[in-house]
Amino acid sequence: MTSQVEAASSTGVPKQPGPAEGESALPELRAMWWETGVRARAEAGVLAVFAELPRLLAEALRTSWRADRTRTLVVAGSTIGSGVMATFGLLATQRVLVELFAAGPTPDRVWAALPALLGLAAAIAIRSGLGIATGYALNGLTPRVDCEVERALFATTTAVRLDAFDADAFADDMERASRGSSSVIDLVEGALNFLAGLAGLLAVAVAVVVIHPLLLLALLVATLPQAWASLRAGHERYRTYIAGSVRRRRLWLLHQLMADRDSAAELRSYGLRGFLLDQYDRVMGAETRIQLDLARKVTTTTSLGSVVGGVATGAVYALLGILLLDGQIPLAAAATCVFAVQAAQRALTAVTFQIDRIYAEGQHVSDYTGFMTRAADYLPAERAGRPAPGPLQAVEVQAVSLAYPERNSPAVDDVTLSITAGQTVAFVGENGSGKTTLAAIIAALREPDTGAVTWNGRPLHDWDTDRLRERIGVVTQEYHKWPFTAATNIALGDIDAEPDQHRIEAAAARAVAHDMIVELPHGYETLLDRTFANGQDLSGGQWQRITAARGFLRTADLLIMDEPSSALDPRAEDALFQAIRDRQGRATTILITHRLANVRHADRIFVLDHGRLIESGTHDELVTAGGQYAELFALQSAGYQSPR
Ligand SMILES: Nc1ncnc2c1ncn2[C@@H]1O[C@H](COP(=O)(O)OP(=O)(O)OP(=O)(O)O)[C@@H](O)[C@H]1O
Repeated sequence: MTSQVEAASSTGVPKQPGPAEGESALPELRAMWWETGVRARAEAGVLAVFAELPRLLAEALRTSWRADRTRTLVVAGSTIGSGVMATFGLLATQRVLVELFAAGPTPDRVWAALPALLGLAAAIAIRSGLGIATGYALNGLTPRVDCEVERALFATTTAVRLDAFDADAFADDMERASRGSSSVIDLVEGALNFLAGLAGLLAVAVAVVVIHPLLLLALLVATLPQAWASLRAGHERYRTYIAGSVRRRRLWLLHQLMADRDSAAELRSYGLRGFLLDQYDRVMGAETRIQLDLARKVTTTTSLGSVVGGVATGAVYALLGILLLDGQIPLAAAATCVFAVQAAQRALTAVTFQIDRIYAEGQHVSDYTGFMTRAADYLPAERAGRPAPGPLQAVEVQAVSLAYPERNSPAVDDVTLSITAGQTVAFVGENGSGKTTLAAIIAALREPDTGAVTWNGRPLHDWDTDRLRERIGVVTQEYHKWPFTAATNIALGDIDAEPDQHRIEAAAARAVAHDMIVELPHGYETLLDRTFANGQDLSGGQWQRITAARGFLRTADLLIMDEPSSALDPRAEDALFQAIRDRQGRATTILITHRLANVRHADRIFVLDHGRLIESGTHDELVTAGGQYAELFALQSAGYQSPR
C-alpha cells in the first residue's frame, strides 16, 4: 500500500491540500483546476453570499423567463400580489383591534370592526388563492426548465471537438455541469420563493412603519440574529461539500469497482474484495468524521442564533411594553406589532433558507454555466457555406503533426503521404507509434497542430464537415457497446438512412456477423445489454463483428478500420479481410493492424515509429528494404514456422 502512495507521488501529480486522516493510503487524485474558484468563493463568508445574490437571482429569472414566460409572469404577479395582501392584512388587523379596544358597548364595537374584519378575510382569501396559482405555475415550470437546461447541456457535450476530452479537466467539468444542470430548477424555485419571502418581509416592514416607525428597529433586532446564524450554517455545509469533492470521486470509483459487471471477474480472480472494502472503509471513515464535525458546527451556530434571537425577541416585547405604558402607542398597535414580529420571523426563516439554497445551488449552476462557456471554446468553428465534398479522388497528408496535451513528444510527427481512390493502404508500427491518431486526423475527427490533410486537393476544414464525414466510415479500435438491438447497433453506421433490414443483413454477412446474430435468442432484435430485461451480452469477437458490420453498412468512399480483427477467430478474420480486399479498386480503405499477414495485399504500407513515417511501399518492397517492417514481419512469421 505504501508503495502505491509512493508511486502516485513520484509521478509528480500534485497532492490534494490536506487529505483527511485515513485516506493517505489511497492514490492521490489530481487537484481540479475548476475547484480553485469555487473553493475561493466558499471561503468568502456570509457577505460574499449577499454579493452574489443579485447575479444568481438574475440568472434564475433569465432561465425561468426563457423556459416559460407565462408561468414566470404568473409567479411574479402572484408574489407581488401576495406581498400587497400581507401588508393590507396587517393594517386591517390593526383596524379590527382598534375598533374592538374602543370604548362603548360590545355589539357596537363588533359592528364597527366588521368592515375591517371583512377586509382582513378578503386579504387572507386572495393571498391563499395567489399561493395556489404560484404552486400551479411552479409545477408547470419545473419540467420546462429541466428540459431547457439539460437539452442545452447535451447539445453542447455532443458537439464539442474530440480534443476537448483530452483536456485535463474537461471530463470533471462536464460531470459537475451535469450535476449543476439539475440544480437550475432548484435555483429558480429558490429565487422565486426568496422573492415571495422578501415580499412578505417588506409587507410587514411597511405595515409596522405605518403603525409606528420605531417598531421597525424592534423588528430588525428580533429577526437578524437568527438570519445570520442560518446563513452561517449554510455556508459551513457548502464548504464541506467542496472539501469532500475528491473523496466523493473516490467513493464513486469504489462503487464502480465493487458493484460493476466489468470488474466482477477480475475482482474475484485476484481476490480484491478485502483490498477494496478496506479502501472503502478508509474513505467512508474520513467522510463520517467530516459529516459529524459539520453537524456539530451547524448545530452550534444555529443554537447560538436561536438563543440570541430569543433574547432579542424578549427585548422587543419589553420595548413594546414600555412604549405602551408610556402612552406612546395604543394597545391595538402593540398587539399588531406582536403579530407582525411573528409574521416577520416566519418570513425571514423562509428567506434565509432560500438564500442558503440559492447560494448553494447557485454554485452548482455556476459550474453548469461556466462549463457551457468553456465548452464553447471547443465547439467546431462555424463556417457557413462550405461546399460538400465530391467522391474521393485523393487524400493528401501534408507535413501533419499533433501532440496531445501534457505529452512531451508528438503522437504524429511531420507525416506526409498520399492515398488515391480505390487503394487499400495499411498503417503499421509498434504500439503507440501514432497510427490511430493519424487515422483520426484523416477522418476529420482531430485537427492537426501543424500541416494539413486535403480531400480532392482541398483542406478538410474547407469542406462541409458533416457531408465529409458521411463519406468516411470509421471502425474504431475502442468501439462502444451501444445498448440497442443487434440490428440497431449495425444501423447506427448509417443513421440518417431509412432502416433497411436487407442492407443490415448484407453488412452483417460481410463482417461474418450474420450467422452469429441469427443464433441469438431474438435474432436481429436481440437487445445487446444485460442491464435491460431480456438483454444479452456478446463475446469480444462477436462485438467486433457487429462493429465491423456497422462500418460496412455505410457506403463510405473511405473506410478506416482500426484493428478490426484483434479478437476474431482465424476463420472470421480470414473472411473479414476477404471482405476488405473486395473493396480494393472500388473504394478506399485504410487498414490498421498488427497482423502483418493481412496487409500483404495492401497497395501501400506506411510504417510509423514514434509518430514519424519511417518507411512506405508494398509488402515486397518493404521486405526487400530490410527495415522495421521486414523485422516485424519476420518476427511474426517465425511464430508460424516449426521450431528447428
Ligand atoms: N487521448 C490521448 N491523450 C494523450 N495521449 C494519447 C491519447 N491517445 C493516444 N495518446 C498517445 O499518443 C501516442 C500515439 O497513440 P496512438 O493511439 O495513435 O498509437 P497507435 O499506433 O494506434 O497504438 P496501438 O498500436 O497501441 O493502437 C501514444 O504515445 C499514446 O500514449
